[in-house]
Amino acid sequence: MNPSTLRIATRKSALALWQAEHVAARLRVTHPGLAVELVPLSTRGDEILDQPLATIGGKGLFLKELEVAMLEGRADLAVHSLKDVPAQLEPGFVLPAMLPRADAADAFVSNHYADLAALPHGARVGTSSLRRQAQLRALRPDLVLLDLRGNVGTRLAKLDAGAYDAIVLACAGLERLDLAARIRSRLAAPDWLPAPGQAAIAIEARADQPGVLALLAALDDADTRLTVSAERAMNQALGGSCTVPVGAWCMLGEHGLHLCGMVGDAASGRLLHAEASAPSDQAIALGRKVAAALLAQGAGELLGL
Ligand SMILES: NCc1[nH]cc(CCC(=O)O)c1CC(=O)O
Repeated sequence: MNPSTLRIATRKSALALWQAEHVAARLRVTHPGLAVELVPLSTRGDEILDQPLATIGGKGLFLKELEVAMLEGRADLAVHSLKDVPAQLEPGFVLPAMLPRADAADAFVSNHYADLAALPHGARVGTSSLRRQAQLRALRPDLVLLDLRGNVGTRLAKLDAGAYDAIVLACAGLERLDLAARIRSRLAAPDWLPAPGQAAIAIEARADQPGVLALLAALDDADTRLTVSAERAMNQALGGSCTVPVGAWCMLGEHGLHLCGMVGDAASGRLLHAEASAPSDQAIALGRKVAAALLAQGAGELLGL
């Protein structure tokens, strides 16, 4: 029997609520007559803001409370930023839909400087992402990199208060929150790589709920699933940890998939790059191939493998 109501578990940040509302609206349009409700929840990842994510347990912290709500029958699905979803899902859960991807680039945000090159020697840049730190270090070894956590609004407020000369955020998050005017320049592939899955919204649900899965599958975007599958397969083959700087960007063109991958070291700014192409039915193999090329260059040492 198909459910008549779907309850969406979501975090309470403005970005998470926007994404959950977006999915709710898409579900209502796709399935007229279906009732869709939001179940906003607080997660440990949102509550512990004074430490880098890497040291408090990683990305899974943003999912756990939402998964518990699904297991206890308080919600039918959860909406996530795919880049916050670990390469390996908890057993019993699947991602039945990935929505069309937005701009996957990062954004250079500053009140005084137009881009990275315009920053004066020794400028202070805020980001707690090891991937962003490693790429900043590689391009500009002179910068002072400072931790910066919290939701998008909090990070912008800290920039505006003068704690940083610039910060780096995802373009997708700023666009969704109507803050695209804050983007001074884009940090984009192939010179700068986003996180695996960045700018894609993923829907998570219990594998044992076929009625729910059938309703959600209607929102799946096949091209997004292909490209992010290659990125996530690469990440998983490199250990899948978020405590290491890994970047990935996969494009789908007429001739199939092309994946660029990066592993870096935040302290030294050393970056390793690899890329490869494959037919579009070989996304997972492509991800593993680029991971193998990175490991052959010595990525294992940077990753602590
Ligand atoms: N780390 C938090 C997070 N998770 C997803 C996004 C942006 C939206 C997306 O990538 O889909 C952000 C904010 C940011 O990195 O600036």
